[in-house]
Amino acid sequence: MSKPVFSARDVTRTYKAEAGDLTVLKGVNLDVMPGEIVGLIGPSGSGKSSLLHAAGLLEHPSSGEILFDGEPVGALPERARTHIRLASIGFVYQFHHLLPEFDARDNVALPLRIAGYSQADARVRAEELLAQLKLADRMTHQPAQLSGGERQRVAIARALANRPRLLLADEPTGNLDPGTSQTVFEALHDLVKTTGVAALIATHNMELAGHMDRVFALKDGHLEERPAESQEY
Ligand SMILES: Nc1ncnc2c1ncn2[C@@H]1O[C@H](COP(=O)(O)OP(=O)(O)OP(=O)(O)O)[C@@H](O)[C@H]1O
Repeated sequence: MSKPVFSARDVTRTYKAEAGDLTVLKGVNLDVMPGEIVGLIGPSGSGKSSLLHAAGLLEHPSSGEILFDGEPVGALPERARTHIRLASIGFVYQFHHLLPEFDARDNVALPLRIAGYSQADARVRAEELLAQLKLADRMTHQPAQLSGGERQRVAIARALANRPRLLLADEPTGNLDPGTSQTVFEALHDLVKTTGVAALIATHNMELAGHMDRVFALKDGHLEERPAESQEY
């Protein structure tokens, strides 16, 4: 049996504020398995991004533990956490954050160049991924020459370029119309299933959530599993 790529164990997150402390995560437990797409839903302000930031090792939970590949990472030196983040975690956001002066291929190749690939090898890998995302004829287009859905697929290719073990996405289709959202999600779904990356995706899009393997709602700081076809927060 494979083990979870990502686990949260009794994770809490409290923000200190002048108006009083705000606890948004209150004992969250979650495992995401290789090749699994887990949806995270909940109203605005319910703590979805807070959980993704903890999962991405961008922030420490206030208490509890994050495990990566079964190993607790909370006490690791910052350098080791950064290494895991760069080598093993891919991020996709609502806005694509592609570099405007680079074409699609070089945007995807960039993390590979940073990881030490030669330009030729990085481009080959970028072309392979872009082809998988049905963007073979858009390799040399700059972001401004791409549609919103195409840009978001380039952002997904970039997030997966390093072959991460965990993909974290915060409203990856939040900026797109329903038809384009569906296309982008299908591309992401196919890549998760072919690469075996574990995916945790925060979304307000209940239609997309219905296509994920498991869906959890954040409610009053707690995770509640929802039937995937449920249309309710
Ligand atoms: N750095 C911070 N300091 C204080 N409060 C914060 C901080 N970050 C987030 N919060 C608060 O924590 C709550 C949860 O925020 P979070 O961004 O995790 O919610 P979310 O579910 O992702 O919302 P959305 O769907 O709008 O993106 C919000 O009320 C927010 O205002």
